[in-house]
Amino acid sequence: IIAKHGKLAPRLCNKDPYTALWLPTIKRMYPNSKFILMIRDARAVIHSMIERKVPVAGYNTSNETEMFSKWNQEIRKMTFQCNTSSGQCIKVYYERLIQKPQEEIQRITNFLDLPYSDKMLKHHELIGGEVDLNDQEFSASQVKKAINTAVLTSWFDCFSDETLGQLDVIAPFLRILGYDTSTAKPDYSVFADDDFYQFRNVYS
Ligand SMILES: Nc1ncnc2c1ncn2[C@@H]1O[C@H](COP(=O)(O)OS(=O)(=O)O)[C@@H](OP(=O)(O)O)[C@H]1O
Repeated sequence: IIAKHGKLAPRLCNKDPYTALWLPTIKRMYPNSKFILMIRDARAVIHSMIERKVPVAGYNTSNETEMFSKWNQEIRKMTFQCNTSSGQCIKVYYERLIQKPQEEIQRITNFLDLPYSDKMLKHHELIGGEVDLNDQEFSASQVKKAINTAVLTSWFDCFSDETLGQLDVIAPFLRILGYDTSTAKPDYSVFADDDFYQFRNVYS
């Protein structure tokens, strides 16, 4: 998969959530590999798959409840794989990344042992030059924009009260990961708090 993503390079990167299900195998093949598990509110993830018609294996977009339940199954396995890859995997919360981009990108570069550059905050200005985008990526049109918080709440008012009301049962990992499931309009500013990492539990 990685071979056909681009030219040979000192560091090979692969952006695909399902990579997280194969960590033991990839770690055996590439002992120096590092992993970033990107976590996002399942309500936004599922809204995104439905709205943008992104085909993701195993998700039936005509059944929301089934999608939440599938997300729960997958994220549970991914979190387990990340937690048992001591030193080789970090979790990055989308809601924090876009609200505190500098802090989070520095956290990522520290983890990767790479130098931080302010240019990383301005990737959109470098597209076509230092940054090469693959237009076949589903998200290429959004990645062209500056880091922004516009889509944080795009899922608001898109799910039925019935679906939202049963999330703790069908997708309990959402709450375990620190998302407020008690309201249809959660306040994401808590993800930008300075003490955010102090209150993450073993799963999150
Ligand atoms: N620059 C910038 N700032 C803020 N947010 C951004 C940015 N670039 C991408 N995005 C959002 O990331 C979502 C796409 O994620 P993925 O690339 O993992 O999805 S996919 O590969 O297209 O399935 C997608 O979320 P949704 O809009 O909810 O679908 C994008 O809006």
